Amino acid sequence: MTIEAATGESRITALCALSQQVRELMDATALTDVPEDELEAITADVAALTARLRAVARETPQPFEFAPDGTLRHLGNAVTGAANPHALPLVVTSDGESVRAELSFRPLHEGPPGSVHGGISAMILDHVLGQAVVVAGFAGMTASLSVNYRKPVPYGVPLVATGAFTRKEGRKTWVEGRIALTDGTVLVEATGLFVTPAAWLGE
Ligand SMILES: CCCCC/C=C\C/C=C\C/C=C\C/C=C\CCCC(=O)SCCNC(=O)CCNC(=O)[C@H](O)C(C)(C)COP(=O)(O)OP(=O)(O)OC[C@H]1O[C@@H](n2cnc3c(N)ncnc32)[C@H](O)[C@@H]1OP(=O)(O)O
Repeated sequence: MTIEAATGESRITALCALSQQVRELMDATALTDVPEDELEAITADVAALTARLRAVARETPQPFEFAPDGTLRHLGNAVTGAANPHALPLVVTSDGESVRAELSFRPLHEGPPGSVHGGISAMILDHVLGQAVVVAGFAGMTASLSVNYRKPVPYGVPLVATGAFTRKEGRKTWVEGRIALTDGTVLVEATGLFVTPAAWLGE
């Protein structure tokens, strides 16, 4: 994987602003109760906007790159990418040992009525555990992810996701993590095995 330095920061800022507006469009779509003729008019407007965006398009989302401040970023990532409307986006921080992200799900993420889809929670934990692997000094692809759903995950409520290294054996790294309420009540727990592909090590 080649990681390049970013260029065109003001355009990136505009792209992130568009992505945030599209998130708000998706949220509004999931909750709207406007009448049918208004739905049809809005659909035509959105189709026109989609065509304008597709006028000049890339084949893959924004890449892994070095930001101007020297940090690595992946603006196209489905979980953390500020330029990907699918992303919350999750902001993951580290104290050098473990990782942590404050998050709040939205009605858009509903699975069972009134709570968050289990696959969405698993996606967040997959990413948080993956960053815990990186913070431990390794990198890998998720080989297996085991998720234990303790309590329904509410949306519209501040939550904390955490992840930490547990052990390492050859190219295999095990990590664990959870999503909890801010009072520490655990909602979802996960353990993950990440494997560094031999090719990444030049083997
Ligand atoms: C994507 C991360 C990029 C990292 C870049 C680095 C820095 C960037 C900085 C920040 C980014 C932040 C973090 C990243 C955040 C999130 C991560 C998200 C991760 C994903 O969302 S990623 C998508 C889903 N993921 C896949 O798409 C994987 C598809 N798959 C494969 O690509 C291969 O399948 C692979 C590579 C898993 C293994 O392939 P391989 O050829 O290396 O495996 P091999 O056979 O050599 O096995 C070696 C040893 O692992 C054991 N082993 C293998 N597979 C196992 C399994 N499934 N279960 C149990 N054990 C397993 C064997 O048993 C053997 O064990 P032993 O050595 O003891 O015999």
